[in-house]
Amino acid sequence: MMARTPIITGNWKMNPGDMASAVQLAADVAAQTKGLEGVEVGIIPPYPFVPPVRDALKGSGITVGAQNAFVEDKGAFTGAVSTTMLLSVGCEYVLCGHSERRTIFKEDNALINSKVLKVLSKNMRPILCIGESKEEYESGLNKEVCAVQLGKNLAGVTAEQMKDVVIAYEPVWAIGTGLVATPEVAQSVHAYIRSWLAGKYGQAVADDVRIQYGGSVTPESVDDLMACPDIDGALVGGASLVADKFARICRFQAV
Ligand SMILES: O=C(CO)COP(=O)(O)O
Repeated sequence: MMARTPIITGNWKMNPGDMASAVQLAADVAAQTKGLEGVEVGIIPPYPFVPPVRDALKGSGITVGAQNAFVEDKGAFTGAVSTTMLLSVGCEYVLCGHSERRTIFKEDNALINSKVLKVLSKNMRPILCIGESKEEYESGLNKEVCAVQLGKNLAGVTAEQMKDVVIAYEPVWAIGTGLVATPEVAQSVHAYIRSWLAGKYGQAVADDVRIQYGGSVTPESVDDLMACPDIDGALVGGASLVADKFARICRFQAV
């Protein structure tokens, strides 16, 4: 097994409110993570801010990604943005299946699967987000829900392609609520996800896939989460909008 390089990414969602603030935030994150080694750090801004954020990060080693993509390359698809366009402005990865896309924008598993395949076909990396709702969690269905999403969202993805896939386990009840999953709960689902991947792709492939945790990650919670053997990174929402919080998360101290 290769050592899995931790990956910390900030999903800015529909924030901050204007380009000047976005550029400032990116520059502050770059300054405050300077010299950090052994961790892949990424920022995922709203579409219009991708090029200026990319420029503000130049030389920092921090990569940029996109929050979504459409499955066609170009044409009459008002409001949509293609993977080709994202590639041309320097995006290295694309979030697929974020719970806000699933619930607010009604994206179903089949569409998310098409997006994963499309992103991979452009040699970009999908960060596939999965996770259960509060009701499903309370009914003890978290692993079953993840299994269904993995099966449907990874349909047609080969073992070879899995080296470019990052999975983000984001329990919906933990997103934006301050209710971070305990390290025990998160680790047990991450271990389950890896065993599911081993069942489909073999243990060697599963051992190399990075699995991020997302949902109310803060400087206070990150160290214990990152100390878990199957937690390989964090997908950070709210705390990624505050440069010193995000930088501290990137400088996690797993013991
Ligand atoms: O949805 C998330 C990241 O994609 C998590 O958001 P919060 O960190 O704000 O809970």
